[in-house]
Amino acid sequence: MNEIKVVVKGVLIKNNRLLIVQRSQIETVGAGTWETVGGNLHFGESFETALKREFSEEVGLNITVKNQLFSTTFHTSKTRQIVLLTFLCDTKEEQITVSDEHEQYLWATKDDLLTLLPQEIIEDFSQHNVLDLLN
Ligand SMILES: Nc1nc2c([nH]c(=O)n2[C@H]2C[C@H](O)[C@@H](COP(=O)(O)OP(=O)(O)OP(=O)(O)O)O2)c(=O)[nH]1
Repeated sequence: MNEIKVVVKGVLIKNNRLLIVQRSQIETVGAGTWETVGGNLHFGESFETALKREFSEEVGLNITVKNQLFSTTFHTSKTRQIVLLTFLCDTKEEQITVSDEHEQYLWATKDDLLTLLPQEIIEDFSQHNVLDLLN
């Protein structure tokens, strides 16, 4: 059965660094890869509600959701398509607690992002000027 999934992701920047998280080594898909915080839109949720919930679950942060930066769509298998929307986010909080879903977090510099992120995320970030938000 074909499946289409909506994913919301956040670009959270503090002190010129962008928050990324590394998928747990025991994940079945993409173990150990780095990504932005976020996940599945649940039925009935707004983008904002979903992203706030994901930040709270994944890194223990209360955030505010600002403007949308870009959207994209891709397949993770022949029958599974993702529609991914990325929003600029903000927080006043400092304390991060990663959930079991992730191994660790990093406040990444532009160089860190270019070294650690998968090519498809770097391409999306470059194409939509996300890296320009960092000096
Ligand atoms: N093309 C692209 N992919 C991205 C970006 N940011 C980002 O996290 N991804 C990837 C990493 C993940 O493989 C994928 C979906 O994220 P996800 O958190 O829903 O992961 P998942 O498929 O394991 O979801 P789940 O089964 O755990 O619910 O999106 C981006 O900006 N562009």
